[in-house]
Amino acid sequence: MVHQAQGQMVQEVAAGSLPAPPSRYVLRKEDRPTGGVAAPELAFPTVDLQRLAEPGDVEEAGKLRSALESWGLFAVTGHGMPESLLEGVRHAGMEFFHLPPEEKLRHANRTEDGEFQPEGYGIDRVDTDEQVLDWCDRLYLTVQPEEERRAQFWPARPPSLARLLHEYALGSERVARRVLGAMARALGLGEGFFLGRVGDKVASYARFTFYPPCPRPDLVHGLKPHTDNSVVTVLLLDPDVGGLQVLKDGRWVDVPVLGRGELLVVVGDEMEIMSNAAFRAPTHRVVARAGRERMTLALFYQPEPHRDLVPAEELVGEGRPARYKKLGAKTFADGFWDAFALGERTIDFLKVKVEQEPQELKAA
Ligand SMILES: O=C(O)CCC(=O)C(=O)O
Ligand SMILES: [Fe+2]
Repeated sequence: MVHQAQGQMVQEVAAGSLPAPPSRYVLRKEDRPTGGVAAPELAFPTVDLQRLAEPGDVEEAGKLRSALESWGLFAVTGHGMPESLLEGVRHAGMEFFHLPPEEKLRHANRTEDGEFQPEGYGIDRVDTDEQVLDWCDRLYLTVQPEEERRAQFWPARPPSLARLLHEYALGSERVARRVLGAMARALGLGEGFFLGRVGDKVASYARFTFYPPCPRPDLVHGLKPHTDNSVVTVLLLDPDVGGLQVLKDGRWVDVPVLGRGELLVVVGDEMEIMSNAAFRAPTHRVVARAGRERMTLALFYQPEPHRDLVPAEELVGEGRPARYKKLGAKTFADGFWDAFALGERTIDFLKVKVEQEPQELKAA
């Protein structure tokens, strides 16, 4: 049975102009967000994908390696998508969230019997009374394989949204593929190494997230701390309003508002497993904002569901034991939803880490 809180959109709560968020959204004192450190002083990494594609460009490859090692996410330029397309899909997404509730609920992430399922429009899954809810509404869609798109969840309004998302997804997939190629090269593996493990029929999911203005951003999470359920995620941020933070060396750091033509690439859990932790998925969260709404669009790339997730043999050896157990890509992807509702990492929730002997821990 669906939890009764599942039917309440944050946008409607926010429209009530309450002086403070209802208790369902209010975090325990120790979990409340504190101010992040501004990233510019730490030189936020940017990688030019066009330069990265040139095998001789050692400097750009070095930038990628250092971004992966010290941040786990980075801005990308040179991705070939026109700014007008990014602007267009962002605009269409925002228009969707501004439609009347009854229009959006045609694509609700609940069946007529009230059962929750992840695809469609609504809030994230609510399992218990204790779960503190995030200050955001979502629209979640299967994008690839194309034959698995479920038309009933794709908004009919604005009429341009479906076409723009399709077009944007084509460009975003090229970004993901180029990044996966470069990540393999960065480890001394062949360009096609991770792409081969993901398979030809990569799975991708789009998630539009809308953060309404919040009367007390200090009390809530826009989006709770998590790592992504992906090999890599391509994120189109809001060009005007920040809020994303990444946990870096134990501190929350603000991801800057990027240029209008830039995208953000985030390493996900599946890459952490496949690379045997050579690349780690960064923990990130979103801080809510007073007085400003914000919308982002994430595309999550996952391996074909029948594939195994396992540390690459090439990255396991003397002094570098396998850190993760083998499991099915579908089992892992499905486990994400259970873990996320509890605020846990899928890797921990599904007990994917190999217990290490004390001497191995010392060497690691
Ligand atoms: O909205 C953002 O800035 C981040 C969204 C995100 O991390 C996610 O959807 O996984
Ligand atoms: Fe994320």
